[in-house]
Amino acid sequence: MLKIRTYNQISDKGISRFSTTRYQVDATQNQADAVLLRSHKLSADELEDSIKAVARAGAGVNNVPVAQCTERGIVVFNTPGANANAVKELVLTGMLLASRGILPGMQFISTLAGMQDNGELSKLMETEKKRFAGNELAGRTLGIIGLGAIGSMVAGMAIDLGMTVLGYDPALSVDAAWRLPNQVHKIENLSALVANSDYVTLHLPVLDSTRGLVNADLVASMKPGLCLLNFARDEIVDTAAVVAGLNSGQLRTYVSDFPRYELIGRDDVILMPHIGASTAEAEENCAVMAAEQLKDFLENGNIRNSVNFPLLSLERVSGAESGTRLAVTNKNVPGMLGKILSLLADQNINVVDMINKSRGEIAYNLIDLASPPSEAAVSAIAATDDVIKVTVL
Ligand SMILES: NC(=O)C1=CN([C@@H]2O[C@H](COP(=O)(O)OP(=O)(O)OC[C@H]3O[C@@H](n4cnc5c(N)ncnc54)[C@H](O)[C@@H]3O)[C@@H](O)[C@H]2O)C=CC1
Ligand SMILES: O=C(O)CCC(=O)C(=O)O
Repeated sequence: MLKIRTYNQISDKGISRFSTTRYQVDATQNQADAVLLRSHKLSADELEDSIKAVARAGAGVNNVPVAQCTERGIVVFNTPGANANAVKELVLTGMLLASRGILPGMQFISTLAGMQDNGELSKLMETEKKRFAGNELAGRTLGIIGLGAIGSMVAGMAIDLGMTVLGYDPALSVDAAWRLPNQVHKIENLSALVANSDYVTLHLPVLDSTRGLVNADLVASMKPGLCLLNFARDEIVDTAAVVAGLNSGQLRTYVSDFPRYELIGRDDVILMPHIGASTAEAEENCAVMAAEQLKDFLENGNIRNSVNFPLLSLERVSGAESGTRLAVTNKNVPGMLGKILSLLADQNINVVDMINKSRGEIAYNLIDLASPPSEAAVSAIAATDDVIKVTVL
């Protein structure tokens, strides 16, 4: 039996991908083969030696100790794009709430509970509605910081709404560039993007290089009266700089999925309880994608959408030769493959297929063998200097 320990509420659509004859999946599993989670802040102490993979049903992996996982040969997966549409729709909601008198108008109406004359009520609406007028999004400029799965969808939506879109992403992948609508104006300089935008939305990961990206200097460069939307992560924004920007009028509104106590109760701040990905559809998409990736890894050693291991896949040989597969993780240093193969040759074990790829300091190999390796052969490989993990599949 393969064991998967879950944290958080993971959609049943994902959990049901694991057959009950082969997997035990729930929050109580100890000595598990893998961990499946959403936003639980995982500490390295929670990763027993049996763990081979951590799957994040979501995009951000800042709640996973990725560096320690890499050192220990634990593959970390995420589910890029699976919740992007949910976030995109909430960005639109945020822009509309920040631009029209929806929230104060609703609050005003709730003070009228008890009025019993609809004629009076209608008259009151017509005299008071001027207090809740706003502006349209069409014709305004949206600056997008981070043009990946979410940023590109937000860009397409804003273009459809008649907005001009400026985009900034110094790390844009080739795939992401292909997905981007060609009307997006690529801006190389962050200050220029914020100086020319009416709305700026953040869609980048929190990394050492992006922590505090929105700081006092960037707020000072913003077009006065700008609306900032943060559906990325709180650490990317310096809260004190935002408060100062709101107080000075440099910022008109701050919309955030990450409440901070300094921001609660302000009329110029709209806070949501980290619900960017909280739709039934996104939760299902993420859970299914995470489950499929985890299964393919635990059963075949294949890796899709990892943030610390290379993308790698090897078809299983069918029929009598289906044999045994070894998954070997080692430090990315010269001569490792030769050492592993010669240990197998010493045991008279024939290799029928193999693949090897590296990423940063890690190399990962799938080696299909014509006959099962002895325990001694597996132990000899595991004991080789710079080998990190060996799994027989
Ligand atoms: N509020 C919520 O519930 C959710 C929040 N998120 C957050 O949104 C982030 C983005 O998600 P996706 O678009 O799915 O990820 P993604 O990986 O598809 O896109 C991120 C983009 O940010 C870019 N980037 C990296 N460093 C940058 C920098 N210094 N300046 C500008 N761009 C930079 C990357 O090149 C990439 O194109 C996630 O990392 C997560 O923190 C994601 C999903 C739900
Ligand atoms: O699982 C969630 O609701 C968190 C979504 C999120 O922040 C992410 O995918 O990065």
